[in-house]
Amino acid sequence: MWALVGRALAPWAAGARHAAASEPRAACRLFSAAELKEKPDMSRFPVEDIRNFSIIAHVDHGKSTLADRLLELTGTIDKTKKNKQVLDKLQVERERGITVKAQTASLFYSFGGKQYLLNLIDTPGHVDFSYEVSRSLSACQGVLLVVDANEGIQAQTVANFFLAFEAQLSVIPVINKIDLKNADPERVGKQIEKVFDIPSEECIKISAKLGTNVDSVLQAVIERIPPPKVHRENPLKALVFDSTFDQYRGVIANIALFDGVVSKGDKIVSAHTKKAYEVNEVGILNPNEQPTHKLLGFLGLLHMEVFNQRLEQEYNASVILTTPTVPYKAVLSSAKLIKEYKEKEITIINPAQFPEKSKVTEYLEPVVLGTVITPTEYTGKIMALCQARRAIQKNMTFIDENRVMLKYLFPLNEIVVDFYDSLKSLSSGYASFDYEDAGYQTAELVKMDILLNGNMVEELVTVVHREKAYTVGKSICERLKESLPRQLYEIAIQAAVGSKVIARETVKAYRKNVLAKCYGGDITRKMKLLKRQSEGKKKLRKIGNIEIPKDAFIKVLKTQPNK
Ligand SMILES: Nc1nc2c(ncn2[C@@H]2O[C@H](COP(=O)(O)OP(=O)(O)OP(=O)(O)O)[C@@H](O)[C@H]2O)c(=O)[nH]1
Repeated sequence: MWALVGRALAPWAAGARHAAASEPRAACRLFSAAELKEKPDMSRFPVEDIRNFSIIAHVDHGKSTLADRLLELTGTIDKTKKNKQVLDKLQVERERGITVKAQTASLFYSFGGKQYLLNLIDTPGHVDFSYEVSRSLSACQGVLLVVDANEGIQAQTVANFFLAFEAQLSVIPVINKIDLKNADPERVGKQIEKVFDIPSEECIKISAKLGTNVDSVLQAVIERIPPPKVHRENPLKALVFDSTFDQYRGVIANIALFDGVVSKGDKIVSAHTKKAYEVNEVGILNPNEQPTHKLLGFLGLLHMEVFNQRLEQEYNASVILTTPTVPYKAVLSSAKLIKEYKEKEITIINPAQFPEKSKVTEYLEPVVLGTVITPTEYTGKIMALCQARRAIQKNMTFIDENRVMLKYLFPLNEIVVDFYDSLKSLSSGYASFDYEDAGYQTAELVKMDILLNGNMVEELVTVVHREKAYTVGKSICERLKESLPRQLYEIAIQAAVGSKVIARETVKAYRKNVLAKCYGGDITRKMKLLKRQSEGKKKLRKIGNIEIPKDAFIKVLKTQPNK
């Protein structure tokens, strides 16, 4: 699939001046970095001197710090400016110190008397953003697999390695943070050999923070990763691996070119939508272009909060969040419904449309194969947590004398909200987690409504396993009670399955008089207080005559105890 809309910025260096199939172009001369930066005519850059690679790692193992060092070493950014995590461009990323969205940059590097173009994609490390990683990999021929010299292999190291391995990419293991007091690069090298079957001598040991041995990483990229296979003489074929919308400039697509060339003024067609577009501009990311803005449904609490924060910060939008849900399926028995949906098996994305039991032969829920890596001392507690989440143990492997890797089959709805947070808290932050799709299984599911004085709260409609309906319902009612400010009326909070109420809490009536402390006197102070109160009201959601602060929903979701 490829698509460029309006303005297209091609970050990869295989592009040239004419888009359609034209005469073969010879790769002829080398350019100085300054010359290339001024006017990069990529049609003349030899394909064999290009490397497309990504950095993958478990969260916090140092991808962004390594990316910064690579940008500095290649002169892409100025060392003296103390640039920190240049690829972490989004405000929310800098605030939270994590990478949320994959960013790209093109680096020019001289090695062995030749100039190379190294296209780097930074990737997020948090478990909630693994989809971003696979997207990035589709544009690469190789990866740097960064592993912390103290923490060693973690769940996402394993998951990311297999993504790269299945995509048949060259994997360069990099052991980072060798400057740490507790670093044990030898032990981590042995883990890499045991789990990934890569000889430990192939590991490059670095300190991204201090810059130690980082130049060996660039050399390994050139020597161990193959150049892309691009046939410039063929008709244009490119993969859009990321895109963004700029209100002044239109759509900016990040593309990996597989065949042909693309340049300003070309008419191009999306193979997916069959729509035609004109290319307004072509460029590379060296490193600054627009940060990217597209996100993939929530994959966890952090994902949800970050998304919310991005919409508010970048788009000034006000958002109402609903309970995260997973795509359930129902096999219909009702002839009327089958006629309506035109199929027997339907996927339910919105819990409000969950068909009732009498119209269904069976319900199916998505399951995932989860990997947990933990120091052995937490194994018992983690097994109990997994069992409480209806998980079935599949495997248990000791990756060295202190660490164990557990594999479980989980119902997706049991891990999507707060499993990761629970795992982190009961292992003092040491256990790591990742998961992959494993199809569907039959499940006893029910739809649960949350009512406020008899009115349904759409945001909190949820589908739960029958066994857990009471615990989940009770917990949501209790949390909602804590998050709702008292109001003029008494509020009955109820959880109901069908017409049956299974849990209830009550918020007592209360009237807040903001002027209570203003005895007579200062009218401007009174006005200020009333204004502040009315601004506060804008952040409220009204259900019936009850006003709910929007962040109450996030609080309810965040504090659900073990379901
Ligand atoms: N001591 C030491 N600390 C490092 C090194 N490399 C990175 N760090 C620190 O480790 C933390 C995480 O580094 P990042 O580069 O943000 O990690 P990341 O893998 O990009 O994390 P995400 O963006 O969340 O995926 C930061 O506090 C870095 O300063 C290193 O070589 N030595």
